[in-house]
Amino acid sequence: MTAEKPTELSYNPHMPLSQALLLPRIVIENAMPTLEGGQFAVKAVVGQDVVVTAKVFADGHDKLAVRVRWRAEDEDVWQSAVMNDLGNNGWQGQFRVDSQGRYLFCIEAWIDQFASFRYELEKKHMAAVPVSLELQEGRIHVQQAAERSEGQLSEQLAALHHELSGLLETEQIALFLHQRSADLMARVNHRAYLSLSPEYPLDVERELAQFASWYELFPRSITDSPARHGTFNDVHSRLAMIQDMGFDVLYFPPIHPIGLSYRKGPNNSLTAGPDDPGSPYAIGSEEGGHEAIHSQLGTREDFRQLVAAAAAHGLEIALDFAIQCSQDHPWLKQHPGWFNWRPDGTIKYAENPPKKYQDIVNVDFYTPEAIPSLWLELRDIVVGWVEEGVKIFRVDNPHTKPLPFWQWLIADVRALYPEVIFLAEAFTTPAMMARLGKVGYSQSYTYFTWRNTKAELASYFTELNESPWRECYRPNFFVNTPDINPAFLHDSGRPGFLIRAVLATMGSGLWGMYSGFELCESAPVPGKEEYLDSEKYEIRPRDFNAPGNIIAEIAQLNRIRRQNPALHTHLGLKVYNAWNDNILYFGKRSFDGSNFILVAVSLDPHNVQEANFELPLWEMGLPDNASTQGEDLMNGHRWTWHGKQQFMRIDPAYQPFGIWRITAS
Ligand SMILES: O=P(O)(O)O[C@H]1O[C@H](CO)[C@@H](O[C@H]2O[C@H](CO)[C@@H](O)[C@H](O)[C@H]2O)[C@H](O)[C@H]1O
Repeated sequence: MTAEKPTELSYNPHMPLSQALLLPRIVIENAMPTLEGGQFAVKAVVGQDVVVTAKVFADGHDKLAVRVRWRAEDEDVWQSAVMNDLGNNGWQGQFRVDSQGRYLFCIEAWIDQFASFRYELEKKHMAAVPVSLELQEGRIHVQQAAERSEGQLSEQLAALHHELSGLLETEQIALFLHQRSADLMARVNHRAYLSLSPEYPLDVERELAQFASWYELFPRSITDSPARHGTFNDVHSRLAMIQDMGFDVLYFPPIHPIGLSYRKGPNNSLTAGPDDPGSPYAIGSEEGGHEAIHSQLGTREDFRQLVAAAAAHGLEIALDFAIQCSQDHPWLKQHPGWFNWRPDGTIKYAENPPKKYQDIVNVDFYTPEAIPSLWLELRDIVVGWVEEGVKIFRVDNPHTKPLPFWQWLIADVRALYPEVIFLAEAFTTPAMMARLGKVGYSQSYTYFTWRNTKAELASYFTELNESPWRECYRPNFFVNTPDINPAFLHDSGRPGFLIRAVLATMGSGLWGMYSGFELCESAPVPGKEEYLDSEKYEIRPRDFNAPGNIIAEIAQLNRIRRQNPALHTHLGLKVYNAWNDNILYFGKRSFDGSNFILVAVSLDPHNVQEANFELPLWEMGLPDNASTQGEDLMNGHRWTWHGKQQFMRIDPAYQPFGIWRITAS
């Protein structure tokens, strides 16, 4: 197919006639999904139907033909599909992406002269207006089409023309309006006033980039005693339980050697005792840096065996990629030019205000020595772990590293390994968090952890669904992290943990928890959202069968997620009316409408709450008095709902939420 000029209707007060004549007659604007006019790729996953919409129009009343075209970037041939007229100049089409990697799509439109002719003919005929001249014009259309075509098509069109010429007027009208004529003429490659939109990029990732449940643990804590450093081999004992809870991703904080200089002690103290293991984020010692494995965790072979054993349990290992160094990292001696040294011979320690990281220093990406050797080294480190079977990276503080670096690194890694997924651990401004998505991050941490009230949650869920960033920002709702012991959980008891688990599992296709959450651990450093005796600085064995846990509920929530396509993304969520400020009630509907989940969560972990609420029958095209079937997805109970107005009562002592699947009767 020829690459005609894209539609450009930019305003130019001094445009000469010669230029105006080159402008496309048909306008194609507001194409979606796109980002910054195609500067960045929007995201999709393999198997997804990508729905494309645009406003397409031209002067006059002629009929337009509009199609969406797409191809994988490494293929030459475009495929195309019809876009349908939604009215008011809106058009919609869709196509399915079936492999990972970069795709391109665009929209093409032309004036369909034969369709316009048929439309006018039918109207005039219905109004009993004489149409002899129109019929003559129609025959000319067919004749010209035959002349423009070749082979069998040309012969068939010539035969049609011949047939028309021998018919009475009423018979001609019938034949022109017959689908046979329309189909034949549609095969003619005559596209009057063809306009093409720019080509828009689309990055297709595997489904785990959009739908996954993450479980985080510190391998060194998988031990029976704080005095014994846990190992990769110990982690094998946890795999079955993590699999049974329904997780897909098993994420480890850094597994590299830990520095001794400025090592932190318990509770973030600045002095460590001789047996304190230090923060795993203080990467690098005489043993090695980011490419090395902490010797107390095991050998490289142990790591490989763990990756394989995890895979056998349906789990993928995700590693932390934290670009920072302890003062003992080999790079300080091998590549001093990668760091900013102060006049006194020291390097400033890292910070994420107000947090101070006295045990680490940052590299500088733009020193003359760092370009390009540091960039290449970091890329090689990622690729090295990919070659060990790690295809998922949680990246520490990416917003404090240059965006061009990420744009390059992610594209470079994905060129060889399109299956690699990057999670951005960026708690910063929304624009920066979205930009990380634009430059290639598959998913991101969010503000979910700090959204607690009904108003906060409703507005946050809606924003994630409706902002222009929805095309690049996939939220991963972590309910806690080693850094975040949410205030809401400090005194909420077990119901509070269930509330947050339901909001996360039902709110987004991506959610995560850090171990201890299933045991309802919440002891804070007084007055802070930090865990007391944090595992970041100590070895913390746990009894994973401790009473009062919510393991069974987490397993059921993950089961519900897998079984219901509406829950495989954060998109498609709408908040509905429940008249009680302590109850958040929302629905999620799959794109094809076949799966509709309703979720009611009481945000009060201590008291019974009640509310009148509405079943969103209008979404299903049903009248207010329709009957529908409800199914409680936690216990399998089924019932019939009569009408739109309903009542709920939520007792946190039993279960602070309800998850229902609704179907038409
Ligand atoms: O800065 P964030 O809140 O995004 O947190 C992430 O990065 C921190 C620095 O890597 C990391 O902090 C932990 O490691 C530091 C270096 O060893 C140490 O000084 C901090 O006390 C410790 O919390 C944090 O865990 C990570 O999520």
